[in-house]
Amino acid sequence: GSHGNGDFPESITQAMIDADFHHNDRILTYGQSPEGQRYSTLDKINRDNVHALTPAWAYSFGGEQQRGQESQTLVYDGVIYVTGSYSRMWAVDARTGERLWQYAHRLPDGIMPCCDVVNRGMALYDDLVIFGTLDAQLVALDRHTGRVRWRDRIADYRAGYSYTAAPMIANDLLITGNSGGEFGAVGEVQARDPKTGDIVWTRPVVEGHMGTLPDGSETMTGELNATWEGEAWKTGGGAPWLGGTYDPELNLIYIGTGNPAPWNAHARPGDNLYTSATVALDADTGEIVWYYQTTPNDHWDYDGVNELVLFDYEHNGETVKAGAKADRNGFFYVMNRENGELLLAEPFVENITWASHIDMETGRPVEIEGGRPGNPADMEGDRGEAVTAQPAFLGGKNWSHMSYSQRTGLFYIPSNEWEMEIWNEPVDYRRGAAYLGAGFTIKPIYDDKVGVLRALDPATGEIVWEVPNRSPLWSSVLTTAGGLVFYGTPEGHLKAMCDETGEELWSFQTGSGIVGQPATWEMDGEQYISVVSGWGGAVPLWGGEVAPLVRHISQGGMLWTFKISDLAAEAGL
Ligand SMILES: O=C(O)c1cc(C(=O)O)c2c(n1)C(=O)C(=O)c1cc(C(=O)O)[nH]c1-2
Ligand SMILES: [Ca+2]
Repeated sequence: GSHGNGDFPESITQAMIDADFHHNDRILTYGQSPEGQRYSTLDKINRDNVHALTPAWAYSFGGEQQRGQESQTLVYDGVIYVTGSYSRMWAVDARTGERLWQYAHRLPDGIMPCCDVVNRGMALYDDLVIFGTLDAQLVALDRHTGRVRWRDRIADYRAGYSYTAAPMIANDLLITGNSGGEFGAVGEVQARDPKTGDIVWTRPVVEGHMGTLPDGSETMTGELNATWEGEAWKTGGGAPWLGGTYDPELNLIYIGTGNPAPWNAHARPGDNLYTSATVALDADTGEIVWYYQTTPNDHWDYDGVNELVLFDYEHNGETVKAGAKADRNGFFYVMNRENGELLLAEPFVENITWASHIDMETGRPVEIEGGRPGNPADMEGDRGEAVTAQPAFLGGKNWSHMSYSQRTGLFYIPSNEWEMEIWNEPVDYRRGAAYLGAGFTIKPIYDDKVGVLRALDPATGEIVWEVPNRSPLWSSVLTTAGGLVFYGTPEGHLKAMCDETGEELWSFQTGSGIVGQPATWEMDGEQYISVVSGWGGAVPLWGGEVAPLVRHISQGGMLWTFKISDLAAEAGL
């Protein structure tokens, strides 16, 4: 049956995906547009009436499996699509909250996700809804019935590969990365025909590996042993585990690449391209058009997967097609998205111990002496000299996405202030085993805060306002033309703040920690906000001395949907 009002064509096209930002009655893309701004022009919910925001309904994922719920909803034709922990997906009636269908992937024993059994979302294309699973498979379902239409393997989970990201549709291709950087998995971007799952091109993002072009021929990524010594590139990490953004006009796909493996950088001298970087890929061929490496020879698991948010940037009197990235390493970068030229690099956290600044001429970080953990080979016993480093390896910002408001011109960053003790140990690669060569403990710096929501001006890098949070922020941010900034907290609150001042205007307790992603759309003349609640992700597993701060938080698995209450609407508020 149809849930729409007749305005919705049957199949979803690339043109509709590219224009997602301009249609408020749907959410077809992860990030609310291919540019990933997480900004909506909707203003029916605004600073004047947000106090009357009320649950319209809530849907429980149910089952015995809970853990981290990191998904962003998609909405089309009166149906909400959402994924959950343990590789599950649901279609829910957007008006009533009733389930239309569900899909639970049968996971083998022995999957190896590093950082909880999470999933961040799906892609819509044609009459399909497509997502990736923790055993590194892709599943395409008929979006009307939930029946499997095709399935394919991204990589072998027994070698430590997994998949947690939302796939992306670009250039009529299904674009995926992979996870597994903590296991020596090799990062690769793959492009498929979304209707069949057939591979069109592949592009490993670690130098020395071979990728395939659409005509079936192969080319090498980079130049063998240019920035890696010996054989380390073979198990070199660089997993693009967060997906990307897309500029349809330039036909470029932007993807962040993860940490090099192992964490112990003494085992892999050189810059280790293209790990801990942003790469721009030609969407026709997958070839790397440009790259910008934020952390050369990454020694701190700063990873580099953070999203490049595409926006128009006023620079030296010109409007530049730019992209911005708040990297786990603590720096906020603005770059020209046509060629990767660096335009701004400023810290967005309070204290960075590994680099003093970014050299604007070379684009390279200027490292602080003594910032790297010592070499175990220099010590008796197994342990190299430890260093205390800021940010901690979970980052100045982890995967949860920032938002760019076209209304204020500011970025809103879910950041964290924490430090770590980190040291290196000798390490050998073993297929399917953790490949770190490092020991570490994350520690809080302040008694009263780890998380800080920050509004940052990309013209100067200045922080315009900030709001602290007791525990680490792990939810994405959404901004709207209603002058609002939405984000969630591990303490369970979905909050709406004033985008100019950071004043809290509304808050709702969802019953479990929020590590999900608020999203908004319009239906039957009303604006809706949805978010999943369900505590988990990397913090409880890897948080060291910060984990006790969040130990009391209840697990969950609930899709909440809000609108302005009927009473308030009737009263004309
Ligand atoms: O290198 C990788 O392959 C990889 C994958 C993932 C993942 O897929 O979730 C995370 C990380 N690294 C990681 O370093 C990290 O901090 C992290 C946090 C989370 C999460 O969902 O909370 N995932 C991941
Ligand atoms: Ca990692």
